[in-house]
Amino acid sequence: MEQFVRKRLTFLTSFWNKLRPRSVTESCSLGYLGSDSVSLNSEATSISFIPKSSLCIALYAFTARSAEELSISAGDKLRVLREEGEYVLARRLLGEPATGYVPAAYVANLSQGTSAHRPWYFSKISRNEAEQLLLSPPNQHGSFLVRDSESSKGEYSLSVRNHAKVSHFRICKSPRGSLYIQKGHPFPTMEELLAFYTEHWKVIQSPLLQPCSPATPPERDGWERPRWEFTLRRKLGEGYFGEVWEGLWRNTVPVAIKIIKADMKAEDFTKEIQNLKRLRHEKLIQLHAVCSLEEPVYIITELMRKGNLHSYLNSPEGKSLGTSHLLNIACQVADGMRYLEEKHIVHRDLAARNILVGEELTCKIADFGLARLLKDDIYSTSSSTKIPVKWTAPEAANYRTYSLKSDVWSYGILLYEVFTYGQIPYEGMTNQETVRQITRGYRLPRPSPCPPEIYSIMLECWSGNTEERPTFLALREKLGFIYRRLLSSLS
Ligand SMILES: Nc1ncnc2c1ncn2[C@@H]1O[C@H](COP(=O)(O)OP(=O)(O)OP(=O)(O)O)[C@@H](O)[C@H]1O
Repeated sequence: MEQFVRKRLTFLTSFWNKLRPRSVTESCSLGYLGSDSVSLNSEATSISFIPKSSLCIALYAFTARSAEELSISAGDKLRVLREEGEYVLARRLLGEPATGYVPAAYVANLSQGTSAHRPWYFSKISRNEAEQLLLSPPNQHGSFLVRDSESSKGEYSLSVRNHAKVSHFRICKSPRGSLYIQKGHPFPTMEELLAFYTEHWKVIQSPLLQPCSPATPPERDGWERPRWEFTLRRKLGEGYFGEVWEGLWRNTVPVAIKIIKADMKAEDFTKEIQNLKRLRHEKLIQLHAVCSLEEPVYIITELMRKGNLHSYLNSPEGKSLGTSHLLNIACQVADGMRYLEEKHIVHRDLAARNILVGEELTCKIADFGLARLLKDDIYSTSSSTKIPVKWTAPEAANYRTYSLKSDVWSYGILLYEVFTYGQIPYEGMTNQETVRQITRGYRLPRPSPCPPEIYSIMLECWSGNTEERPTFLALREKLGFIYRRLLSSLS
């Protein structure tokens, strides 16, 4: 019988050890270890260099859901390498060596001891929460927990899953401190009470087979990385959300780090993060990682060494570009925008300042802070977000109705910026004046280095009738054709 209980009901080992101590080495083994466990004693000799505080024991089994996670069995000994929110990065100490993330609630520090011996004790959960937990996977028939009674302070309740329902039993405390479910049948400790009802489960018509597993936190976000992996080297610029720095990931990979200002509203910059997470195209700036568990939040993207297109066009290197280079830039941006068009995403802030330039004139679209998924081809907003009026289509500036066609208008202005090497559009005009003139039919004049063919594309983008504006797909094709023709005429 003792062997049976020791082997099958491992959660009661500490109780059995108290009742019938084993040999010295065995008595050092941890309460909640199965028969295949190794004593801490024998481990201490081989891994004594491991600081005790980072040694943990798995309280429950956990099955990895991604390559980043680590599958563990209850009783596994682990070394916790670091904590990351609801997860810990842990290395298994015995068996096949492996490292990965496991939910923090699934492990207990060995130096704290007690929770490792009482994995069935869930102190602060309500009756409803206990039911929900016991009825959800990985819990099954026979899972049980002991919780603090909601109605009688200082007393407990035993909740047991019996197939598809949960039964609750009040565990009362006598004035002398003993515990009982049935009057006249007291036990000095909870362990002894549980051992009795485990063996005589028919009395409560509910078998106690295994302690309840806690809820599994949502799958770890693969983008989240610890802050210490990043070092800041040089400030590159500053925007609405905060400073942007050139930095290094793990002292090797160059990255750009946007440090979100402390007074920023989370809902504003999380939109940018969400947009970056779901968008992937070679002409869109690529998100590498985020550090969002503590402030300041870091958004880490690929580093574009030549900064934003507006400044680049104004630099000596930018000023030396010829028409074919300018056309090449226009084609790259149209290609990135074609991808957003395909995904029904409106950028809302397309401008040269939001295009980043890398080596060999690589251009990528950035700044997805205002980007939105279009539900009915039009995104309407009443929010008073500062509008970049000179880049904004009249229907968006006047009525806040954004669509891919309003992005096409902005693209026309971006073409103007490119072919003027970064001139401010409508120079000398105020925002108000610009809107007034546009409404009356005024359009920017053709910049002198701009071929008439390109200027007529600009005018199409600025059509007052949104339907008459081209799509990004058409723009990419038209500009690509002109670019290829120009290249072949030069060769
Ligand atoms: N990935 C990057 N690589 C290189 N430089 C960058 C990168 N991201 C941003 N920068 C530089 O930092 C500047 C500030 O960027 P940020 O995106 O914060 O603001 P912005 O687009 O200029 O303005 P806002 O956030 O107000 O729209 C950019 O203009 C650019 O020069």
